[in-house]
Amino acid sequence: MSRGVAVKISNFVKKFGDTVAVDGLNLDIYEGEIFGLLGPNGSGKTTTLLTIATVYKPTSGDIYVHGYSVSRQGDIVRKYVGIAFQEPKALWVDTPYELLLWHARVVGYSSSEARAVVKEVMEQLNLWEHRKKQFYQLSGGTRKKLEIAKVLIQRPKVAIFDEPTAQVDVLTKHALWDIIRGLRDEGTTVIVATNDMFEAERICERLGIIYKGKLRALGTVSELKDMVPAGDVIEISFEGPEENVRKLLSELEGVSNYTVTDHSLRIHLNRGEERAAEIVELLASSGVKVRKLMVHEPTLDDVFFYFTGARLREEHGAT
Ligand SMILES: Nc1ncnc2c1ncn2[C@@H]1O[C@H](COP(=O)(O)OP(=O)(O)OP(=O)(O)O)[C@@H](O)[C@H]1O
Repeated sequence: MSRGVAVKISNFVKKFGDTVAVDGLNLDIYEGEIFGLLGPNGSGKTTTLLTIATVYKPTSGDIYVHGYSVSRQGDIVRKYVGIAFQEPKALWVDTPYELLLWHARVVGYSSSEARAVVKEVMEQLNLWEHRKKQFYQLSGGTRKKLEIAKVLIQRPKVAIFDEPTAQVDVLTKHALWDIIRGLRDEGTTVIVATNDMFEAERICERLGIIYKGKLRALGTVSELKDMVPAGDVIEISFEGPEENVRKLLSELEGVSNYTVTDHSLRIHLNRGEERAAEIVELLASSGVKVRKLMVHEPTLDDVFFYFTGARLREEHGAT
């Protein structure tokens, strides 16, 4: 079944003076998926998201949200898009309740509806107890939740989250991921920017790997992992003659590299989990008994390294 395109990014370039933040991005994001933009600091994620949300205009190229151009039809695009910013902003004296009430009115609720939806969302995010505090008294994680609350109040067709769980504790991370999945289950298209490979792996159905303003790879997590040649590693401890193991592996198809030392075997190949049983059987038939076996698939950091030559974990000129 073909899915509709919710956001079409077409030859999108964004420059800030001499800095090319995004350099010719082409990408379709489908209706009702959770799409992740994965890249380190400074790779162009926020610039892309802010342009989808009409905060910036493209330098060239365009982005279409449900067919409407961000360059020429910003007023319509804004009806479709809601964004949880990376850096929550408010006046220091604002209280979370006032902030969200104001937001609810801006996105079209009557004042009584606004009070009801704000209370409901604040309770859902465990923010109700903080409702009377002032913004400067809130922790980083609570401020992030306020940004997410804005999106939950708005219920846009396209929901954008810029590093939604940075600065958030592990329990809250899981709760926020559930909330993001819940939005998707209701039919919302979700776009998440992250440099956290665990987050990308846990919630994103498809990922675009972005680095230095360019899209380097696109696919589901398992498709991306499969693109890394011989990315899996099988480690085996065994009993039996090492020369039999060497002979067998030298004849085995699809093995790019292996080492045998001290009755331990390490094999680099693709689809390690699928091939492990076959290898154990072959070893048994040549008189080698497997005592322990482990299969590691590549991490998203390995995938990122394969496509960019850089590691996700390193800083790359933070903004
Ligand atoms: N308003 C701006 N003015 C000038 N340069 C900018 C501006 N916004 C972003 N840049 C530059 O554009 C590039 C991409 O930045 P962007 O914030 O989009 O990356 P990012 O992947 O979201 O990283 P981060 O996670 O640090 O926000 C960086 O080199 C950054 O310094």
